[in-house]
Amino acid sequence: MVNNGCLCCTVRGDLVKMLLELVKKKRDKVDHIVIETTGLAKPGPVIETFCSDELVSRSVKLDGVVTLVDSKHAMQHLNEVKPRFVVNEAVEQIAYADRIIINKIDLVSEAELEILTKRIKHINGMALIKQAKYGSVDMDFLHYIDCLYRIDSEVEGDNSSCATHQHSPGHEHKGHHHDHVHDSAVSSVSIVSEGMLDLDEVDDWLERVIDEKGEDLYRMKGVLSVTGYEQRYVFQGVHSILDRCPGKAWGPDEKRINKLVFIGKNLDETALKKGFKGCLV
Ligand SMILES: Nc1nc2c(ncn2[C@@H]2O[C@H](COP(=O)(O)OP(=O)(O)OP(=O)(O)O)[C@@H](O)[C@H]2O)c(=O)[nH]1
Repeated sequence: MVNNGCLCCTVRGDLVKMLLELVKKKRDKVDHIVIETTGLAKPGPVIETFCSDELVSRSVKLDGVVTLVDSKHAMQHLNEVKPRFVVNEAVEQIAYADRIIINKIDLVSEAELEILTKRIKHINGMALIKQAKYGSVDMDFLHYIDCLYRIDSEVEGDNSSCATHQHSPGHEHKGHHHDHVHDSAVSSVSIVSEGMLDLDEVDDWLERVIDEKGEDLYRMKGVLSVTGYEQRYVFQGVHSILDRCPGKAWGPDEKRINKLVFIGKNLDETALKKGFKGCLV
């Protein structure tokens, strides 16, 4: 238990200490470490710990982020309107996830479940989703997620069903002004496209995206087909942290398809797609 069980940015130091202690004392006895946060935790700082702390990133690797959704009460929390600059934790926890378990499905109707699933996919078009009763899911769904180096097939080319409804903070609604942020501004943009990319252009573009949108960019991931490379080029990022490396080689008969997902606040889909196109050879 880390400081009253609350695991957020203020106790990140404790998390680092605990992880390093585990590694030191039980290195050969531990396969996985499961970190369960409280319902109000911010996932960003926890994820960043694995990328930004040098000692931690040398010893342990983040496999993935799993979010358990209470289908009976989730909508109510997702719809909560927060004061300006206060994030909606429920929205954030869905946005950062690699796997989402929609639990307690016995307590809602098919129609409610469908609406909730749609809402979740709108926020996060990257995560794999499973429905459950009493949290019962196959362990394979939760193990070896390998979130840094894999992008899952859920990424679809046409995300028109996720048409973004975005407002700027403190926006106007038909003549009245209100001082809050709709977290429907959190959404995902996915790009699935054939074509070879120029590596220098890709690197420049991603740096630019981070410079301009880093704070609002919760997660991004991509598997790219780059000219001159037999291997996939894989990138993943959390806010302004960006990790890039070569991935698995493309098969001889495999279609080299680029897949990218950006999840964040007030994303400009048109600009992201234009930026990507600018990297095509
Ligand atoms: N009907 C139904 N009840 C469930 C299901 N999953 C959990 N529960 C019940 O819901 C109650 C609260 O459990 P959870 O919502 O899982 O509690 P929690 O928020 O994870 O609890 P903490 O982690 O201790 O904070 C318990 O009585 C569970 O038995 C489900 O799929 N269906």
